[in-house]
Amino acid sequence: MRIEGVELDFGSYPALRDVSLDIAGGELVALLGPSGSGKTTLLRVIAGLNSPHRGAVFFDALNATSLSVQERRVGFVFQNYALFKHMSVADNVAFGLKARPRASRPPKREIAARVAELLELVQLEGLGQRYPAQLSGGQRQRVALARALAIEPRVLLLDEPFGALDARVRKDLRRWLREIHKRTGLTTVFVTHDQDEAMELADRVVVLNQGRIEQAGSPAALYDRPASAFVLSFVGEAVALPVTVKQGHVSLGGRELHVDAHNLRDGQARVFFRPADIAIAGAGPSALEGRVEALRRTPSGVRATISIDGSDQRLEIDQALENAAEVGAIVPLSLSNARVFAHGQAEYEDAGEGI
Ligand SMILES: Nc1ncnc2c1ncn2[C@@H]1O[C@H](COP(=O)(O)OP(=O)(O)OP(=O)(O)O)[C@@H](O)[C@H]1O
Repeated sequence: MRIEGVELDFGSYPALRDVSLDIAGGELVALLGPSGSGKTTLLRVIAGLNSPHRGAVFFDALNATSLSVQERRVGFVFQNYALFKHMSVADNVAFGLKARPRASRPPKREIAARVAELLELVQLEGLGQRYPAQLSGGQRQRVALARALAIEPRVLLLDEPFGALDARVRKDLRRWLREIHKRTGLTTVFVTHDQDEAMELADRVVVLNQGRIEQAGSPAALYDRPASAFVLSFVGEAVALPVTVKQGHVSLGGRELHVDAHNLRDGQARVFFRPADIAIAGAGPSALEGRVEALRRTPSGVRATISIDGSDQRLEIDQALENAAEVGAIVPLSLSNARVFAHGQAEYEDAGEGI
């Protein structure tokens, strides 16, 4: 599947801006981003529920941009995708097949066999004669998935399918969805704002921000090589400290940090790192210093609150019990895997900024 230069405005509000994405056959892709970033809109464009103002959607060589939902043969499941209340589970699952025009409708026997097969796949065998009201939330979503699969869709689209369920059921369903994906081999795109869900499930994660793709990559690539300050701060906790860049040299409060900044212009920037990537250093040269402001015992050691010299940031760093520094001590700090991004680049607002 290929999405090419898709733009979509709601009135004057651009919900999708120049979105292009290739999805390989059989891939399991997550659309991840904060509320309002355009995830659902992009999914609806793929389904044919929204028409883009510019750009195109291809299924292999087929330009599907002007095809209807039915013609596209997509299966979708939404967060609260209401099942037909007055229909049994089996009839719900069979719906897409029974609704086909006579010429392409499978015979009754075949439909019944397919329904039984699907109920087994979603582990609801024997529950075909129940009604939706007699099922749990998780079971209902599994029926919705079986219904989406019944039409043998080209792609499966899931919009926060487990969003309304409690944490434990969600976890079980995630594992189960991965299993179903393995068994069916269907190209699957799912929307989530939960980064753990995206990282745990997907082969590839597409990070959206304000209608644009910030980065599309494997979970490892997003963690290890974030393309922007936004991605870094959205997929995991990050600390940001203001720095100055001059001729490729980065300094924090007058001390030089050994961080790559060759592609940055002179001026203000920010250095980002994960909380686990700063430590109290042993002997030897160190770029950063901090002052121990407070100490607190933890089950396995001591957690020190450190104010970083040259910034007004405070961080918590865990230390081993036997070599914990004292309150008031000035300690050298070592920093690894730090990345510098230009000031003013969008950053995820809720990101951790120290303590
Ligand atoms: N039918 C509509 N009319 C007007 N604006 C809309 C419509 N649907 C979505 N929008 C706007 O488009 C933007 C993208 O919405 P979308 O639902 O795609 O975001 P999302 O990333 O799925 O968010 P969430 O996680 O909250 O569901 C939002 O600012 C939203 O307010």
